[in-house]
Amino acid sequence: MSAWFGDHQVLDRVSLTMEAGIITSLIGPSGCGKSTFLRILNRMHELVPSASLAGEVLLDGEDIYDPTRKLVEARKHIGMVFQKPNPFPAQSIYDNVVAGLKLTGTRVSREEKDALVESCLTKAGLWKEVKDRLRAPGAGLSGGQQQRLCIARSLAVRPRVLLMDEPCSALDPTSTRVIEETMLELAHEVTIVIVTHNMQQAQRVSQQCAFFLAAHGTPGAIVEHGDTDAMFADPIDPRTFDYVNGRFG
Ligand SMILES: Nc1ncnc2c1ncn2[C@@H]1O[C@H](COP(=O)(O)OP(=O)(O)OP(=O)(O)O)[C@@H](O)[C@H]1O
Repeated sequence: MSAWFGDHQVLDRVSLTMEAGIITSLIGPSGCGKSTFLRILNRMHELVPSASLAGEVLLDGEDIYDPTRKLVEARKHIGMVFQKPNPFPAQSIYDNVVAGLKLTGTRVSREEKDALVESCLTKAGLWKEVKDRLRAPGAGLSGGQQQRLCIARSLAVRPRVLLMDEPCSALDPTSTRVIEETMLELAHEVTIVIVTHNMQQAQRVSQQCAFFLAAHGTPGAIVEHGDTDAMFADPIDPRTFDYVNGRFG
């Protein structure tokens, strides 16, 4: 993928395979294009009026940018969780979880909805805490609970991929730990790609890792990618070594 905002190129021929059933983390200093890359993966980049891109995003061999494919299809298969939890504040916890069904035109019975709400909240590690107040507004939850509600909302449309853009950066260490446990449990059924500035988090949760860098005045590119343990213990590129050891960024 290459990407631009107007005539400012922010990614240059970035190519990465994010394997099914595992967690891949994207690391690198601020401004190197990690979030842009993530947004390209579920067609959010094109929402910015000046944005353009070149390349392909293949999900099981099919390009999500194929003009014959609908935008809503890509979003359904590839969910996203953002830095700041963004539940619909006035909607109930229950309605937040099923909000995506309407958007994707999925019709389900009341019983199916109830079962879906329970299973998604359980997978997101929130069911026990909210099962007795499903009709209370989403805004009444703590930040960490709201983030897990957003994960449950993403799961309700049964995505194959879940993109997470610094999902714990607004959370305390306890909530962060709960989200990380949730991610590790979910990874068996949904492929997860996470952008994180937290090197310990990248090591704790991800099996694969990609290091992005935008050298002075040049667009972002991947310096090195591969097995997370190897990249932290014995990186090939000296710039990766410096970054993972906190020498810059
Ligand atoms: N909406 C936008 N309009 C114009 N330029 C943008 C826009 N969003 C991002 N950029 C630019 O694209 C480049 C990459 O930004 P991006 O947010 O992808 O980096 P990042 O690695 O995710 O940074 P951070 O770690 O700080 O979130 C930066 O130079 C940024 O200023």
